[in-house]
Amino acid sequence: MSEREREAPALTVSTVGIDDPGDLTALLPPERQLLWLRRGDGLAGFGTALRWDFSGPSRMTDAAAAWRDLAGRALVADEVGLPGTGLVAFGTFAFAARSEAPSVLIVPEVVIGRRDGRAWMTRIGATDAPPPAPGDHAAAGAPGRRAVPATGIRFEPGALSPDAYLEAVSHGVTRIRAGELEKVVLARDLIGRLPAGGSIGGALEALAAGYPDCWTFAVDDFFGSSPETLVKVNDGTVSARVLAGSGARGTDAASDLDASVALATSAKDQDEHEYAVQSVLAALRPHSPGVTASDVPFTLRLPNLWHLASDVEGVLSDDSGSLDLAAALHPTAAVAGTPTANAVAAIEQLEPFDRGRYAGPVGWIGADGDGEWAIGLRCAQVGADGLVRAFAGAGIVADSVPEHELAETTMKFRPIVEALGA
Ligand SMILES: C=C(O[C@@H]1C=C(C(=O)O)C=C[C@H]1O)C(=O)O
Repeated sequence: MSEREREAPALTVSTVGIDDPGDLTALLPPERQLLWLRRGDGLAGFGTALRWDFSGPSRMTDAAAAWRDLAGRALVADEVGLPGTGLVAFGTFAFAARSEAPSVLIVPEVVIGRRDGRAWMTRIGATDAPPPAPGDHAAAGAPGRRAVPATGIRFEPGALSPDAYLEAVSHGVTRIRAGELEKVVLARDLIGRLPAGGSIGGALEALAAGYPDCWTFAVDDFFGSSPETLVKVNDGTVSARVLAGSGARGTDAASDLDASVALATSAKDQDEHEYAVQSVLAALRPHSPGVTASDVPFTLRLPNLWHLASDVEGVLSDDSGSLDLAAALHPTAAVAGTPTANAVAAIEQLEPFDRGRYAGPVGWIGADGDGEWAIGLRCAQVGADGLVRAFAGAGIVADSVPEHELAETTMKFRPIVEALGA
């Protein structure tokens, strides 16, 4: 047993049904928000019953093992029995093994959840500590050091300026044409600053309202609205939504339709997409031999972009949990490239910054290992000093045009820039 497991208390957990709590984002405390939300359903967490930090190449498998142990010792009374009821942890994991950003699992003291018209409250505590009283959830986050709504924030280039990004993409294309790799996803960063006492609460509400089909998330001050499901495990089944290939929205109905048709028929985007789908299928096959993706990708319409998308589904043949599968899948070709090792090495050389949790798994896990994990995209990290760093990238292949890729990153920054800038 590791030191961490020896130290972990046995948790008592109780879930009861409650009346519909309304908009989950409106319940969140002004800081340390824990949120996982799509189309109004999801989980909001309050307070911290337990927080574990992980790092290095085994950060996800370490977390999966520690979680199994903790969940196995928890005393759970769950009257509702839906995905997300009972014991849950929120998690966010760094993209790179060498990242300085901590990867974390956080078990809240209180969870308010809603799914398919049913709502619940879960209370979680150490067996030797009194459980938080019902109704405490709104105050369970540390009270309001960050109560000022963060609005009007202006972003400026971070470690990689737009010009430097163009150059990095050109280098990427040169390497691909030289046969070093087939695809590399290159990102750039923007930085802004929260006002003193600034809270991202309003930005979370704006993201959830503006991007209802995306996973709006917040874990350990890493937040955003991701359209891409890395992996979902529910009752012996596994699913994922792979995105790769992007295009601008049109300015009217006709040009918007043209844009979607152009994306759906673009050989460059089809190739890029196929790399990403194949990498997901290959990673899942050992755990789900019959896993399949639809034959033809569909176009997914978001307010800021069109994406080529494929849904992947399978039945699990082993007892892998969602975090085990996130570990097996990460990093996919959608956010690293192909072949993976060459792409990760190229990213280290061409991006002069630590991605932190950007492009890493973010989501939640339940006691039985079921859970939902998105890829941390369209996102930003708030630092202790109030510095906000947003990230966006694009998949580079042999015939990528640097200016187009730069424009694509600008569109991918829109959710964050607009949510904090309004
Ligand atoms: C890398 C990002 O997005 C990824 C890259 C895409 C692309 O290159 O077309 C599309 C969706 C995501 O898989 C990002 O949003 O930062």
